[in-house]
Amino acid sequence: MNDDALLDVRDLVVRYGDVTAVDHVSFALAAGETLALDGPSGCGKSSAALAVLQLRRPDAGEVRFEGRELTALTERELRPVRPRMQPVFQDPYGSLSPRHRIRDAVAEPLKVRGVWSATDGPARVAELLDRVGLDPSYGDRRPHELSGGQCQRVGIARALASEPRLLVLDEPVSSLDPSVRAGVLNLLADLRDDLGLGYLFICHDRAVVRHFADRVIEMREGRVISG
Ligand SMILES: Nc1ncnc2c1ncn2[C@@H]1O[C@H](COP(=O)(O)OP(=O)(O)OP(=O)(O)O)[C@@H](O)[C@H]1O
Repeated sequence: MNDDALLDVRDLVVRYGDVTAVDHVSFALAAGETLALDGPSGCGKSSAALAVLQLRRPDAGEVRFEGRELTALTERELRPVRPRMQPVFQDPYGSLSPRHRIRDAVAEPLKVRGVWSATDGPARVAELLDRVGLDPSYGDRRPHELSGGQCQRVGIARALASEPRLLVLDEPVSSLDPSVRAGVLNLLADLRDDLGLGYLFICHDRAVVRHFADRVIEMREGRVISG
């Protein structure tokens, strides 16, 4: 085990019936570092990400986050840990309720953590929108009134509202127009550097991976083949 790591994954296994999607995968990630998981469709990248987040409990292996082994924890014990490891998924609209205004979407994680107050809450939401490059007036809008890139920024603001240490970014720019990808990647790079976040970055675009990641792990058929 690497005691300095923000995240230390050992011999992770995820099975769906007879399919072994993740087959004894190990990697470690430091605060402020971006580790990319690369490989063809179906090689197990998303399954590994979900298992790291404990959104799908792994069948074997260890996931040590901030020095705590997560796989042995109960759901109740995981509750205070979950905000500190946040996912950002590919589909920016899918993770936002179409009926709710953006300000409510960003306020929700604050309310869930019990840190919402009527006096400071709205200002915190405005600050989070500003932090991701959106004018706070966007808080009045609903997701369909935003572009894909703007929606993905809202997804990132929601993740930041939980004050995470680790972001698990599963193809965060793949569904965006090439013209807006660079802006979202630059935002993510700024946040990583300013806040010292660790990124587990899933992406199959080699050019993006080369530009954005500090290290790359290459997966094939559930196994790490290089990195
Ligand atoms: N919920 C599920 N039930 C059954 N099999 C699954 C499930 N999710 C993934 N799999 C299988 O597990 C393997 C790994 O899939 P996974 O989605 O983790 O790969 P991936 O590298 O993220 O692919 P993609 O880039 O297409 O998302 C594949 O064979 C897939 O069919």
